Amino acid sequence: MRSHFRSKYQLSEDRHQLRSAGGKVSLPKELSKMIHPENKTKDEGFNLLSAFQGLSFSTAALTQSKHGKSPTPTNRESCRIIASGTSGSRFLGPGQPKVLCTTAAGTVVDGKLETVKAVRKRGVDGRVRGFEEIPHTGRNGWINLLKFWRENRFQQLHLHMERTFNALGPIYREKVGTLSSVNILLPADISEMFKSEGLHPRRMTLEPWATHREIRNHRKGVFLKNGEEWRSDRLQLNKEVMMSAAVRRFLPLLDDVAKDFCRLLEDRVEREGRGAEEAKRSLTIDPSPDLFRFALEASCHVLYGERIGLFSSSPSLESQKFIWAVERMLTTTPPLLYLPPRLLLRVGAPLWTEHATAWDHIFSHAEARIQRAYQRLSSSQGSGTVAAGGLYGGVLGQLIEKGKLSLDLIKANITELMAGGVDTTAVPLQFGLFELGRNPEVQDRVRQQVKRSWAQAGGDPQKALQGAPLLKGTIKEILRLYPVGITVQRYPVHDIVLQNYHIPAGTMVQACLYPMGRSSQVFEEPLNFDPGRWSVSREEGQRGEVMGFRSLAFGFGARQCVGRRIAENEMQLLLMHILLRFHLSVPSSEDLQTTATLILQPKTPPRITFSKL
Ligand code: HEM
Repeated sequence: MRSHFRSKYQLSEDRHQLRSAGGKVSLPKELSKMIHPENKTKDEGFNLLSAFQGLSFSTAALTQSKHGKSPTPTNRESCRIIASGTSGSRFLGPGQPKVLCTTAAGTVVDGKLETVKAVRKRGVDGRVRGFEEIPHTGRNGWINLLKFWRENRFQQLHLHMERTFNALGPIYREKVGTLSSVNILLPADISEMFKSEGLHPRRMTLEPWATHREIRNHRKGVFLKNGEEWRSDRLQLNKEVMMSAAVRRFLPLLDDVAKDFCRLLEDRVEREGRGAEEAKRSLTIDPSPDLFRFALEASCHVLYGERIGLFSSSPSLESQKFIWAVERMLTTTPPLLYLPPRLLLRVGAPLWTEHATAWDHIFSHAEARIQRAYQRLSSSQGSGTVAAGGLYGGVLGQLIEKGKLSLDLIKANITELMAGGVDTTAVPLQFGLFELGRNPEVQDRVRQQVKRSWAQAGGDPQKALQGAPLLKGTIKEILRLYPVGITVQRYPVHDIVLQNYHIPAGTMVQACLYPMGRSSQVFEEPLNFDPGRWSVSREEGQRGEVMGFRSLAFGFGARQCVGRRIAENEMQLLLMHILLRFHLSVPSSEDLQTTATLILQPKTPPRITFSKL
């Protein structure tokens, strides 16, 4: 069993780990080696080179504190007095008691800054600690799994991580069932993780998803593929969803759907709202069902080039079923991650059946849409939406026209884009409306900028977004506090050192975004909703905050979210049109309780008051 999982997760032999721990550790290779020449592009929307530019953070970030001075321990940094022979001694080993503070910039030992680079090379006490010495939450994965089930930790994983970092420090190991990981949260460590991701970066494979494809004989798309297979699909998808030219094509489509959403909401506020004057009415609702419909309508418009009529008076039951199916698929994924899916399949576990049925529904929905769009596109007239540069048949139309991917692979990838494109944007929009509603001053600031920019843009949505950087900051801020995925994982292709511990190649390392976003070691006043913290002037001037490797909700580098440009523009456009028409407030400004299915969601969707401006 041990050797099976060791080979599955590409872990080195324990013996080898122990032997190599004190010995030579290969440091990250040159950045240029990670970027294949073929991947280089001048595209400003998605440039692999610029995707990796964050890696040039090092010298400034490593030698300066946030305030430009060498850091001395303050109560904002995590400081531990570690005495040899105590349980904490595993951090420093034998010797005199030491004060160890970890900062994003480096490690402070006895009041002196040891830059991360120096510490990495020789360790705090002259040697790098072994993998086994990393603080952990218990060696027995099965006992941990039991605890997870009993205490319902799957749904509270983000809070469990936050608590564990507070207790164990900025790095810990965790084994739950068959799944082992090293968890980190400091940007300097996260950058190290990404630097060692190699040419074909790998995330944790979602085994239940992969098993579903295998037993149903479906092809896999980029989400589930690895190696050269992943890369060749991904390069084709990038051209249709990530590059600037693609964004220019689909942005007006997203804008249309966002405007329709607001028109409908306006009608509803007028019809059902309170207030004597029709023009000034307000309505308090849970907007989440409408936001899901918006996200599905927007996805279909961009992917298939056609509207599916979810804003009509009688939206189809089929679409509603698709939304439910995605929700079931996401909710049933986390508990299945820790058990071998094929075993569950063999014993006919209800959880597995529910999961597979949800996927079947997603596939049949996508299949029907793809067939329709394919027939439409291959009919002699051709059709689509008029966009910059001619008729646009959506991402599907572009892929079919280019002919670089087989129809099977196009289907596999479009289905993944459909499955990944609805909840991921609808849920942050719920959080966003709530935060803007409970922070009226922030809301006014963003609205003022949006109004100015909209007036100057002459109806061009792209120009309007470019002139309102606070909107982009708002999205970053929402995803900092409520990251859709609470972790991003990688398997380093060579041994690395994190927090002075040796991490063998092939270990699953997780950047824990939820605890990072709320850590005062990483962000000033982390619980404040402050879109301005991401503005360039604030980043580079004023507070001298180094923001590299802090905004990672879409992942990073060549394997970052392929739907990123769709998601960012879709969410910004909707918020822009809402802010132009409504004032937002909330009946209760209590913090939202959150729950982690595969994505982070509010336990109960927040109610929002929309008042016509
Ligand atoms: C706020 C919205 C979204 C967030 C925060 C988000 C987040 C992420 C993250 C963290 C990853 C992993 C990246 C990595 O490993 O570095 C990812 C991958 C992916 N996302 Fe998204 N996503 C969002 C929206 C979307 C949308 C709208 C789509 C589809 C239209 C989509 C499709 C995908 C796919 C297919 C992958 C796999 C890419 C690959 O492995 O090459 N996502 N997303």
